[in-house]
Parts: sequence; structure tokens; C-alpha cells
Amino acid sequence: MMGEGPQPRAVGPRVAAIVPAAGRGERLGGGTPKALRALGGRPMLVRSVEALRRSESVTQIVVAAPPTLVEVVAQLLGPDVRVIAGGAERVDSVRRALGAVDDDVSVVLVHDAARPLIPPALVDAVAAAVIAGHPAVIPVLGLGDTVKEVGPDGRVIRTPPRDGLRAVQTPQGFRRDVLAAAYALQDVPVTDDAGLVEALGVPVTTVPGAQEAFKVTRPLDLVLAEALLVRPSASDARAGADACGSNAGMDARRSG
Ligand SMILES: Nc1ccn([C@@H]2O[C@H](COP(=O)(O)OP(=O)(O)OP(=O)(O)O)[C@@H](O)[C@H]2O)c(=O)n1
Ligand SMILES: C[C@](O)(CO)[C@H](O)COP(=O)(O)O
Repeated sequence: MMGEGPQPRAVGPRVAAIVPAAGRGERLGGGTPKALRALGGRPMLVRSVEALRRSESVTQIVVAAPPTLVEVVAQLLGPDVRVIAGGAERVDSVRRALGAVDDDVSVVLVHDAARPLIPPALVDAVAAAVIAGHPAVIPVLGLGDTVKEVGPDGRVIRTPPRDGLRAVQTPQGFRRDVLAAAYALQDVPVTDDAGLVEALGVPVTTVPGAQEAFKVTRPLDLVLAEALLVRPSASDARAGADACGSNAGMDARRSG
């Protein structure tokens, strides 16, 4: 775990943010693809993209959309965002989006559309750690619950010591060549991008995550996200929504 003090400043390298947004949201339910479900009156995906725009480090955003909704999502997000068709699984969506990243990008962040309340400062902390020399960086939080490994019969197999366990969030940040090599691997069963990098044998570094970066997975998560948006402490997220359509920061970095 890196310290919680000042992180290296992100200057110089081009940083792309890939946003996998092509999932169906089966655990959330409701019919509409999850990334387009409204949160405080705006699609979750729009809020996630706004947080990336507001970060100081991101210079390009590539979104993997549900294949039938590529045009709709492109209209929704505006011309500064590249929208491509996602795939059947999250890894397929990220692999396709990686193929659409500009040639001059050397750092790639992968951020779930389903984490709409991500603080821009966390995006920058992950990017800065990669730029400082870590090949792979993930935000993590300690666990509040005890975790059990349970067998198919429902019986507890063991209780892993909680001190060494972390819940993993996004954005996960990578040197581009490392992520490309990881995504060249086939048929490695993983649930996050860092899992592929671990399969390569490349070290993965952690930085402190943020509670509000939780993933909207089930209906109660949506209720919690709505509640957070109307609290004063959610001013960042609201400002992000208010700024929707203003791309000045990212435009300046892209042309700089
Ligand atoms: N084929 C897929 C599956 C998931 N995702 C994206 O990966 C992120 C994290 O996935 P998850 O929360 O599991 O979303 P869903 O797959 O939509 O959820 P569920 O498993 O409940 O259907 C989401 O932003 C989702 O849109 C994607 O781009 N392409
Ligand atoms: C990438 C991820 O959000 C890190 O916590 C998570 O692993 C995605 O898992 P899901 O099963 O696709 O929600």
C-alpha cells in the first residue's frame, strides 16, 4: 500500500481512461442497461465520464457501450468521447476499448461506468502512481465484514485472516504496454483487469480507495447513490453533473 500523503503529480504522459459500460445490469434489474440507468436525473455513465473529465490527468476517454446503443451513447456523451461497441463479457469490452486508444497514450486507466460517484482526486492518484513508475495500480479498501470461504454444500471451509484482504475498486491504472500484454492472454478467468496483470507476473500496487467509489450492483446500491447525491458531502458529484458538456479541461490537455 502506498502512503496516504501527497502523491506524485501527473504531468507529461497521455492518459486514456477506458470505461466499460456494456453490461446488462442483471443484478440491478429494471430492463435498461445499467450504465444508462438514471442517478439523480442523469445516466450513471454520464456521471462516471464527468468525473474522468474533471480529473487533472485524463487526456482521452474511450467508452465501450452496449452494441445496439453505440450511436445513442455517442450522442449522449459528446464528441470528446470515443464510443465503441462492447463485448459479451467485461474483459471483451475492455479489450475492444484498448484497441481504440490513441497511439501516443502511455498510461491506461480502466473505470467501471457502474462507479458513478468516483472522486476525480482518486482518478488522479491512480494515474500519478502509474506515472511515478508503478506498472499497475489499484484502489482498495479494507473489509468491514469477516469473510468466509464456503464450499458448494454451504459449509465453511476456512476464515482467511481479514488483515490481508482488500476490496478492490476502479479506476485501475496501468502502463499501456503492461495492460496490452495482459489482454493478449486468453482464457484467464478474472473479475478485474489487475487479475490479468497478476497472471503475467507483473507487480500490482495498491492506493487507498474511496467509499463513495462503490459499484452500483444491486438495487440498494442505487438507493445509496441517490442519497449521497443530495448530501452536502456529495458536492463533487453534483458539480460533475452540473459541468456536463464542459470539456475544456480535457480538451486543453489533449492539445497541450
Ligand atoms: N459485457 C460487459 C459486462 C460488463 N461491462 C461493464 O463492466 C462494469 C462492471 O460490471 P458489472 O457491475 O458486473 O455490470 P454488469 O455486467 O452490467 O452487471 P451484472 O453482472 O449484474 O449483469 C460495468 O460498468 C459494466 O457496464 C461491460 O462493459 N461489458
Ligand atoms: C472490476 C471490479 O469492479 C473491481 O471490483 C469488479 O471486479 C467487477 O466485477 P463484476 O462482477 O463484473 O461486477
